[in-house]
Amino acid sequence: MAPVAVLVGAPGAGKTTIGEMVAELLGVPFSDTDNLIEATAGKPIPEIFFDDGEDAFRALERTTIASALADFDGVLALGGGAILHEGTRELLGAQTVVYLSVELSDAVKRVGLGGGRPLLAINPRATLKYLLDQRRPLYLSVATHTVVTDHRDPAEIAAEVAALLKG
Ligand SMILES: Nc1ncnc2c1ncn2[C@@H]1O[C@H](COP(=O)(O)OP(=O)(O)OP(=O)(O)O)[C@@H](O)[C@H]1O
Ligand SMILES: O=C(O)C1=C[C@@H](O)[C@@H](O)[C@H](O)C1
Ligand SMILES: [Mg+2]
Repeated sequence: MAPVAVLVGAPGAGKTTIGEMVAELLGVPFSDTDNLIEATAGKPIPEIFFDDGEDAFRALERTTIASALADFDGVLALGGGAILHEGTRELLGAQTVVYLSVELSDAVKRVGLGGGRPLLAINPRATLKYLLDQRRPLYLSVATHTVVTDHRDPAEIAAEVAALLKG
């Protein structure tokens, strides 16, 4: 078993929103590794960052993704920073990976004041600019498909992703 597709992209790209819609269009389950990590750790992501630090979070994220790639056959959304870990990028090598791209202006609007995202808790606009610049090449390096989300309605984006996966 392997996921029908793995969704990657920055915070606010719409991985969760679009992923749920794509799964419904394809009639398959949806899962989000942020939720799987919280279930495994027994605490919310901000608490994992606070108690254990980002490196520990990324290691837990990698093992969670490895299990999901082996066991789950629906649409799988990854956390926005999962691709920072080289081991996680390697795991994605054999997968269908859809990069939902978003640029700063739309990402800022969608993320607002950061809500529950520990890395965006302070100065979300500047932090998002840094994250986008740092991560863009990494998203592209794992992607088999790229779908632009700026100025587009979620239903339209989900339909494009579903068509790509069917085609
Ligand atoms: N194409 C879009 N147009 C307008 N709003 C959107 C679009 N996609 C997502 N949103 C909104 O942006 C917010 C963030 O979306 P979502 O949680 O799906 O992003 P994400 O990529 O899963 O982020 P994270 O990496 O933090 O989990 C939500 O409020 C969602 O409704
Ligand atoms: O962009 C990031 O580094 C993160 C995004 C979220 O999905 C969570 O995985 C966590 O808040 C870290
Ligand atoms: Mg999400």
